[in-house]
Amino acid sequence: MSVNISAPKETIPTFIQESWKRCHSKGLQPRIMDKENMLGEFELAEFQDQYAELLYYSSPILEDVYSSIHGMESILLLAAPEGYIIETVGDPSFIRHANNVALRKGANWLEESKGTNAIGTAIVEKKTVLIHGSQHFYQDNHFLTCTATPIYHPDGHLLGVLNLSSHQQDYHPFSISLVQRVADSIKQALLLAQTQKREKNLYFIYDQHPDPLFTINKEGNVTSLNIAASRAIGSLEQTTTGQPISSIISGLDTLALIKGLEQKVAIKNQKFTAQPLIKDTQHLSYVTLRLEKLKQIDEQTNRYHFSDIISNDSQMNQTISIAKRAAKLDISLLITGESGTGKELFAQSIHGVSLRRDKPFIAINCSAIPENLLESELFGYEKGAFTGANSSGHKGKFEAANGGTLFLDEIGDMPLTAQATLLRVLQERCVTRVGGNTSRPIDVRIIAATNKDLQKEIEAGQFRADLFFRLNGLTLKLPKLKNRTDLLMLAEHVLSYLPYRNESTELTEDAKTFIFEYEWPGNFRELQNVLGQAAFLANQNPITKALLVSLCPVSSPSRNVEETKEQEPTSMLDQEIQLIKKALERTNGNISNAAKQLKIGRNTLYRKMRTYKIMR
Ligand SMILES: Nc1ncnc2c1ncn2[C@@H]1O[C@H](COP(=O)(O)OP(=O)(O)OP(=O)(O)O)[C@@H](O)[C@H]1O
Repeated sequence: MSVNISAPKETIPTFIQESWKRCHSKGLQPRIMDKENMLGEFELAEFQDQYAELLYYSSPILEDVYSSIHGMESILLLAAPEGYIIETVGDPSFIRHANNVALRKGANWLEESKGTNAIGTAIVEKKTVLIHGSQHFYQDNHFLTCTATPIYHPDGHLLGVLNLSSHQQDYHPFSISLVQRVADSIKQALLLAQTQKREKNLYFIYDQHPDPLFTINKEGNVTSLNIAASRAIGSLEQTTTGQPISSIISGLDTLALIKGLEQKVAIKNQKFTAQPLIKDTQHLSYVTLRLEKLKQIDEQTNRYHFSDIISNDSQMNQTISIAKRAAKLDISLLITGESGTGKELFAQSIHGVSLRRDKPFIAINCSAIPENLLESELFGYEKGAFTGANSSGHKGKFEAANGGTLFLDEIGDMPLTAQATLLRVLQERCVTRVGGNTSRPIDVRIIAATNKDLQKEIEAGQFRADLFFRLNGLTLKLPKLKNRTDLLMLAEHVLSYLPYRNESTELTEDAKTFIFEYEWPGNFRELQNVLGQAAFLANQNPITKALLVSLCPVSSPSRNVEETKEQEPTSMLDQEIQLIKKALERTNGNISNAAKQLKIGRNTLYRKMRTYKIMR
């Protein structure tokens, strides 16, 4: 950084002369410091709120520096870009002198208010300045020697100004490098925090995105990919980064993509639309590309195989071996189990080894389709069957699955009218499109799944008993994750497949205990999600129980016990501190989310954290 310095007693440097001229032109008079531009207590608090993030990261640095210069009769000041002093640390005896000239919190030290001075002149000059003794415009300030440096964000905006002041006879040449170094540390701390926050947010959006995402550089080589992309191409990030995208996605025209054009591509026989999602428009240094699976139902293929089912649990192993045997028989199957226990995984695996494995596997989630559209989705419709219908008609899932397997997920949520039609189709082995009268023969194996107790639904009149018997050639019951004896092995397995895992990504003992104790209402899917986030947030450190607790959305008995053990707050202040700590714990230190939960502004939260010395 360039510096405007004048060794004391030298002739008056030009930048000081320029500053004096500015002061004169604004009508300031050296003997009369009449502009007391000072914030009131309340205004100062508001101002500090506005710069809470700057204060949060600079306060510990200032305290630290002060501990090594204390006793040197000086004061360190941090001013906001508007020139108001928002933080001070210094020797009490010098602070008293500084107070006499309003060198204290709340005072404005722009040149307009205080004439030529280090803070104000550094803002004008945009560089480090040293203003010594009588170089100050106002006579009252001649006893001071001050060095100030502006702190700039890389995007060019001014973050604040750091200033060191002492008696002019105590001037020391080290003040310039000291101020610059401290300012640099503050800038680095702020930028690091902002980058981490941005990366964390970006990462979550990126990695948790359900569609495959690849980021490529302008040479067309992969720089990163998300979990869905890893799964789609069947290889890990480490082996893919650096490779040309065109060698991974056949048919992809990289140049067209960079220009923003969509195109159809294929990976392992699956067809996708490739679209540029985000790009660095300024430098064209990267493009993030999203692959959206083509929706045509007859192009769906099954993805999972029995080898994808991880198990070391005797009940699960038994179910797997029954499923393998049942796969060869062409009977209907009913798979029951809570959400996320692997019902679809089983259905696809069964299809993959069945006699129908070369034919389509078509899945439909009966609860995800509006009641009035379910029949047309399943059985198709003729042209003009209803308002909004495709003018050329549409074949339904049954026809699309012809020869193969139709997976009816969440069958327990199927409306009774659709149940009646489904039963008829299964009995007659023919399907008639909605609005049509031609009956088309179909040959489909049905695998149905539900997380409901169908017996109870039958008793409640919500499910047809005759349909239940049709579907239930054999029932496969999948255990809840919590009841599985191989939970820890599953957790290790999930961790081992994370693309950003390293050797330190391991579970602490209390994290393992937590995994055993937690309910896992979302079963395997929740385990994958929680561990995926935990491994990332642990940032190459072991995964602790506290981290897992903060990521599990549902309270578990183990956590409730712990919460009740916590000490009751005894004062309003304690209560506030506890609320803040809990919000930070729940949000894993995310200031925006914690502030939202607490219904206060981010800056207020920063200020409170600083006041109560609460770490993120
Ligand atoms: N034993 C297992 N081994 C490996 N992966 C599993 C296992 N069980 C479940 N999964 C994974 O968990 C996720 C959820 O599985 P799946 O979709 O088959 O569950 P589901 O019971 O059909 O859920 P839902 O009822 O919510 O549709 C998938 O990513 C699947 O690969």
